[in-house]
Amino acid sequence: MFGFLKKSVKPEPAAEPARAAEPAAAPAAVEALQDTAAAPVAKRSWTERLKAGLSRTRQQLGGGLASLFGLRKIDEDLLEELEATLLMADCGVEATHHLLGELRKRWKRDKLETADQLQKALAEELHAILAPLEQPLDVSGHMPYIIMIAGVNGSGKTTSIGKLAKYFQSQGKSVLLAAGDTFRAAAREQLTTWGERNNVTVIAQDGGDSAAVIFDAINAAKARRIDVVLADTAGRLPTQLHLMEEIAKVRRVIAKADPSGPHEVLLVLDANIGQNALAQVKAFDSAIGVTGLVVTKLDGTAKGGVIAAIARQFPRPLRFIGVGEGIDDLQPFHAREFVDALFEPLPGSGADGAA
Ligand SMILES: Nc1nc2c(ncn2[C@@H]2O[C@H](COP(=O)(O)OP(=O)(O)OP(=O)(O)O)[C@@H](O)[C@H]2O)c(=O)[nH]1
Repeated sequence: MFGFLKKSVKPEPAAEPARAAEPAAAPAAVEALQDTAAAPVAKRSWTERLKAGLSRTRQQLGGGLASLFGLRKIDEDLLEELEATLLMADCGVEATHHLLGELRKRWKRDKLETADQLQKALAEELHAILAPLEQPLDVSGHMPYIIMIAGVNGSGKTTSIGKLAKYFQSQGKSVLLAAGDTFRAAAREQLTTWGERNNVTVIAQDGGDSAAVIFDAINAAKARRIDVVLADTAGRLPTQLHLMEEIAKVRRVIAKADPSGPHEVLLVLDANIGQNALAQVKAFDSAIGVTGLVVTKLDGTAKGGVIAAIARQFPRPLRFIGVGEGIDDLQPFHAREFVDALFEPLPGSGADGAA
């Protein structure tokens, strides 16, 4: 009876370490951003990459019910197994209880009978939770539109900046990068190298403090009539209070350079960290006022449910999600697309679509 659950607890291959960006890894990160176009495999669409990237979470959440239970009747055992599955996928206690509560109501009200039907209802309820997070970033209101990027070490800030620069360029916007991670020399080099290769201006300084670099970058962007400034900051843990104070200062200095800014404070979260993401959102929010989230590395985890936990417990607009290291692997979050990628039948599974 608990075969599904056993499958859920089967140890995953070791999760990628949270701090993957040691100095030696930085050039590789630049290469990763560069090499997508030259990759030997045929270029897949975003939907295909999203599905492939979410495959672990999908096995956990989506593939399970329909393929393993099929026409099994809904009963309390099944709901208990579903509860465990949602918790394992890091939906968190609050979102899990909410989802279970809604599913119980629908079980009775809509006279659901089989696990397949329950899975469809789950997809709908998950969509209802996630839809409010879908608030694409509109950078048209200010010039320059100043985006401050924050997060813990190795969450994917610097590489996300490269991807975002490409994304905004593809929308016809000019972009300037502020190498505000003055702590890790390799991060500055990573951005500078990337900027040179892609014709994007990077404002960097040897040494100096983060606030000063970003202040200069904003003034340079104003002088050059740049549309978007992406300001990198050094990684830090919420427990490093002096560093949290330092990033609060960076924010204040941005407001000195442009009283209307920063226009967006993006927190980059590594999806592998699961429920820790909530603590990070809270801590960074109280230090710098988080206005949007980027969730990276959804491809490396079975814990994509953390987005549901965030949506229920600490909702912030989820601007972008990342499912790989390639330059196009970071895209705006669309709740429907995300849920479809989790629940649509795997090719050849013969299971019904659920969303
Ligand atoms: N698989 C995968 N890897 C990613 C994704 N986003 C970023 N990475 C990788 O994560 C590693 C760390 O990324 P960085 O951008 O250097 O992280 P950072 O937050 O700037 O790191 P610090 O400067 O140390 O704070 C790099 O190897 C990236 O290629 C993603 O969506 N999927």
